[in-house]
Amino acid sequence: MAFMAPSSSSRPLQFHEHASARRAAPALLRRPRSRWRRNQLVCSLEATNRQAVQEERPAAVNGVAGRTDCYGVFCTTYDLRADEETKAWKKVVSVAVSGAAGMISNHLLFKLASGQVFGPDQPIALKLLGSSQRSFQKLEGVAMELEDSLYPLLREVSIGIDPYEVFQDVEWALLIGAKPQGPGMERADLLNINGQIFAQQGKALNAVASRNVKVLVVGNPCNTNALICLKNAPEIPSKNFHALTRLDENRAKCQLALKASVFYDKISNMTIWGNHSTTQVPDFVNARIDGKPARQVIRDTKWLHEEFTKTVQKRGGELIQKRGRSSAPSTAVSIVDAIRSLVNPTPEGDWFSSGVYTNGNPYGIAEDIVFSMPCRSKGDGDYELVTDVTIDDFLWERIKKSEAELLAEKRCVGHLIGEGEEELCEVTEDTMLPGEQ
Ligand SMILES: NC(=O)C1=CN([C@@H]2O[C@H](COP(=O)(O)OP(=O)(O)OC[C@H]3O[C@@H](n4cnc5c(N)ncnc54)[C@H](OP(=O)(O)O)[C@@H]3O)[C@@H](O)[C@H]2O)C=CC1
Ligand SMILES: O=C([O-])CC(=O)C(=O)O
Repeated sequence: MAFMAPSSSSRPLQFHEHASARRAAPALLRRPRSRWRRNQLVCSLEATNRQAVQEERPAAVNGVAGRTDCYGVFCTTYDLRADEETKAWKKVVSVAVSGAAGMISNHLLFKLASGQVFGPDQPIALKLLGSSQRSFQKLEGVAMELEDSLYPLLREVSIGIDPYEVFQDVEWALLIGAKPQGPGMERADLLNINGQIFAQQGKALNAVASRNVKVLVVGNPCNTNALICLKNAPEIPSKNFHALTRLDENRAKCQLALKASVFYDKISNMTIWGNHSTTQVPDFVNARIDGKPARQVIRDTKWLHEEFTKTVQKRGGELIQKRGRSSAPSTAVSIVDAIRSLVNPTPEGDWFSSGVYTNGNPYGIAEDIVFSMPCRSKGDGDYELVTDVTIDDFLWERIKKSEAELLAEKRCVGHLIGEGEEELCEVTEDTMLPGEQ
């Protein structure tokens, strides 16, 4: 049954606390909740709304149809007299966000709800995933802030800690939640702990998400987490999985703009190759400044080879040293950019970077890993790899190093992707997040 989008002044929002979240410390893997119950809730809202329209008065029903699982304004419906206006609106897009009580989400959720990401005529349902009973209260706080923001496009907010419930039918999954690398924690431990999260979430997406769900992995180490996720979701096209390297692209653009004394919007064709780590390769060979090859504008080859590359690779770490925590607002902005690049056509001649599955890549990069490469999109959520790029010896040597690093990470998580044992893990010293130094 379709959900009728109401007008901006009358929002029958739903706020579901997934029932499982109220029970004490539930097992994370649980049978998916039946769709019937959700449909029943939607139906009851629609029935109430129709009645309100007929009687030409605000319905303002609290605890719709005896529901006990809604919260504040999300339980309340108002009249739908401006129903006509909403006929032009699109079908609600359903977006899951994990780590929804974390710092990045703190910025991102409000951009999503405001229409900045999917557009001003695109209603949205947000499904917020936390990791434990403890974080559930924080998610309630997040939902309260969303509620107080009165976003006309925000149609539904659900919170829960079971990915099999939260991911039900989602069309986008923004996987941000991950454990930070604690003091004394080995890289292999981080890969294992976070890898387990992404294996479980991959399985859940496979079981209950839309068959064409687009997945953006942000939680680190994001390339390998994305690989784990896609390997655990065999029924979803591998091409639909991305690891976020857009923050690195934005950082690289900023550095070129500073050096060339131009505004950022003059920088185009910026590729980040490889891993979201200190082996990533920001590509000044193909980048353009005001339409010209970057090397024609910036003649300082030593700067390009040494300083530019190192600055971008280590930008995250420098920021952590100064701020005392990893980038959150700029990461949220880069997530917005990454999604917008997939739902809007790429400007003619330009491209964007994303960590994507390497099978069938035209560059000779090892298959079966997630590697940042240049992409173009028609705006349909899909992308194609760009073929007209030059890879010189400088780039290739570094691309191979990042590739070797990702292959080593992959060996560490063999047990999570059905390919071997954990003991094979031998990560190199180079394997560091941008935030580690
Ligand atoms: N790719 C990139 O460019 C960047 C990636 N990152 C990475 O993004 C991740 C998040 O960063 P940030 O928001 O600052 O971190 P925070 O520590 O602020 O938030 C992380 C959130 O994840 C939650 N979480 C942990 N495990 C799970 C799980 N299994 N399912 C759902 N939620 C979970 C935590 O909640 P709880 O209280 O429940 O544990 C917490 O709210 C980190 O891995 C970071 O390294 C950061 C910057 C850039
Ligand atoms: O290491 C981190 O969590 C931060 C990070 O990825 C970045 O700033 O690029």
